[in-house]
Amino acid sequence: MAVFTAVSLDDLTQWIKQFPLGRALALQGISSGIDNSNFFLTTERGEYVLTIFENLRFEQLPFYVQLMRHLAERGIPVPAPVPAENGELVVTLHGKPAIIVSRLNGASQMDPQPVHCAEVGAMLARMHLAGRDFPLAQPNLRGLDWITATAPVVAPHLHEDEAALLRTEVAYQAQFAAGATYAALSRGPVHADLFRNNVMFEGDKLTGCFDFYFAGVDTWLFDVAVTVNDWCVDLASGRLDTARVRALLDAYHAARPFTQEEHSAWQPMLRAGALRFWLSRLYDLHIPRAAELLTPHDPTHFERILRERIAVAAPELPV
Ligand SMILES: Nc1ncnc2c1ncn2[C@@H]1O[C@H](COP(=O)(O)OP(=O)(O)O)[C@@H](O)[C@H]1O
Ligand SMILES: N[C@@H](CCOP(=O)(O)O)C(=O)O
Repeated sequence: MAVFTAVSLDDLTQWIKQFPLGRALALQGISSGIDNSNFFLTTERGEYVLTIFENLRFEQLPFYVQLMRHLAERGIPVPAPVPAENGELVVTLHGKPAIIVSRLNGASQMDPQPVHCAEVGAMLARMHLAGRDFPLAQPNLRGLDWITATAPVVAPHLHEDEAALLRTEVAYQAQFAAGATYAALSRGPVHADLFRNNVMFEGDKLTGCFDFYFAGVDTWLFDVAVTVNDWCVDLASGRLDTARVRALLDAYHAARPFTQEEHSAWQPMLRAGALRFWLSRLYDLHIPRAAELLTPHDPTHFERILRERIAVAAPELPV
């Protein structure tokens, strides 16, 4: 279970009093996350999620937490942070930053069909538009700077063909990011990790998305690429499923039309999205952190996707 910091109901008896939530009635560790310690928390007021941040520093948190509040206030279905009585959204628990957010209804859709991809595409476009007037700025902390710094740390653990692919792709992305097409892409706050496991559905209707702790300011197209690489992929081969891609992109485009520069940048961005998650998975596998129990995600999945995006032209963006 990926609970890095153990918390008991007793620990919350006094602590919870700083929130207008009544008494804490039940607390259950959540096993599926890989970055933070998460708990389902039942209080006298309802159902919430308690997150203890293991890697993010206190001063980095306002961006994520204020972004969730900003988006929730604009009707995007994301967890709303619960302020403490003193107005603070982030408080200390066991010496680490912690937050309570509303619990979303529904369940992940791990076998998405075009109808689900359309819901995700429409919501992503609305989220990008709703973030335009968000006043805080923080770069994507898993962006090119992180990739460039992390690739040499991971490379010694790889077979030569993998290390060569990593080197070549980092160089390709650095060159692309230095060009005029990249500079012209629309930017703003992006989720940057909108995978199947971070979106809730009730039936075919999307009820919300969560896990904003990789969010940052980056190109909107990068966010679309990350999302397509997960929602529209054939898991066995890494190939894109055209029907799902079309559904997601058309729904996005209907709410926020793609620009000419985005058409040119689409394939490089799909590669960038694959590289980012291949590298983070390699890092988690080869340079693991202490946890009570942690199952790293499989890096070869994204290596396959990256090789596929290099070799095969993706369906084009809608015009
Ligand atoms: N606001 C929420 N509402 C409902 N479930 C949530 C919420 N936040 C997190 N979860 C549950 O907790 C799990 C882990 O959360 P996640 O944010 O993905 O963790 P991590 O940041 O550690 O990767 C999710 O898969 C989901 O089941
Ligand atoms: N989505 C990433 C890892 C981040 O985990 P999450 O549980 O916070 O989404 C991956 O699949 O590598």
